[in-house]
Amino acid sequence: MLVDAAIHVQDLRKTYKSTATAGESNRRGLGPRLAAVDGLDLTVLTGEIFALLGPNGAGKTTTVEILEGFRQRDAGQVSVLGVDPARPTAAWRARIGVVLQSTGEFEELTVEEVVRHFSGYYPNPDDPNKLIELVGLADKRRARARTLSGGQRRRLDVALGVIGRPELLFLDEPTTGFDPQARQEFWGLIRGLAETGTTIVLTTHYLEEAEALADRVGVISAGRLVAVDTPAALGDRANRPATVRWSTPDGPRSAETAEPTAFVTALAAELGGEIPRLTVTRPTLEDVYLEMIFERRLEAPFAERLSDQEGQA
Ligand SMILES: Nc1ncnc2c1ncn2[C@@H]1O[C@H](COP(=O)(O)OP(=O)(O)OP(=O)(O)O)[C@@H](O)[C@H]1O
Repeated sequence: MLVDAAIHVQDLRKTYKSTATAGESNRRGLGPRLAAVDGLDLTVLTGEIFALLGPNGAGKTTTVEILEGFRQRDAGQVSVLGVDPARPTAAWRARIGVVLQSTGEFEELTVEEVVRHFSGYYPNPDDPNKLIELVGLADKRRARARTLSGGQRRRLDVALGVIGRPELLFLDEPTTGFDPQARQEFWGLIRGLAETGTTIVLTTHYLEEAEALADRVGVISAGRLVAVDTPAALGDRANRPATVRWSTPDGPRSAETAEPTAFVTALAAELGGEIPRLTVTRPTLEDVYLEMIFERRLEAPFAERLSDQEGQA
């Protein structure tokens, strides 16, 4: 196992009872099963921010819940902070932070009361007052949880996820529903946590969030990790042809080129100076991600994930 790996996963597998067929044997837990995680390999290094991307139903939540010790796997090797999460101990749990979607359990308590309450669960908690300030809720300290806005609520969720000073933090779609400014602020908060040495695993559907935050991104498709790289290099993005666009009196023009500098220099010489409305772009993270997912869908249709084993859900 890698010494500096916070998470190491090999050939992880998890199936569920398939709802695609509704026969009697399936109602009894027999019959076809859906391979939600289908031979997944993953390494997350200590101290990095790792973003898991993938379409709906790809297996991200199942994987993350197995890593968190909330779900049992069928097969494969898993080590999280050196421990098998299938056999979690209280000491191990205290080293891990999970930012869950709000439970709505503490609606009548104030922000300060909720954070203090959660600090009691950990052997070496952070200072609640300091943390409330860090997540930007200082002026909401005495507000009841039910009165917080969606973004403020998410900040409280993060405070609860990190009050035990976790070495490893799991964030599930942390900024869903945020306005652009709140999202930027929240990213600052996450970067700040990473700077203190916390390893962070986040799942997100926002490609710009992965680009802004992640040291590396992993793409899950049909229960497997199909690509892992830095956001800048994913899908050989940095070496893809650039698209040059400009305007002419006859309308917009564009060209794809592997040598945009030479192309633009030649074009400027041809036009005798300034190139009207010039832009030069490379494929975005979203472009290469969508291409990757589309190709995978063609290669591995959904039906192939049904297996015929028997067993319980
Ligand atoms: N408890 C369950 N019982 C049966 N099937 C399940 C269960 N949980 C998940 N699945 C199925 O397993 C597959 C993977 O689901 P999972 O929630 O892991 O995907 P995901 O990548 O997190 O999706 P999303 O982006 O929509 O959250 C899906 O087809 C889902 O319907």
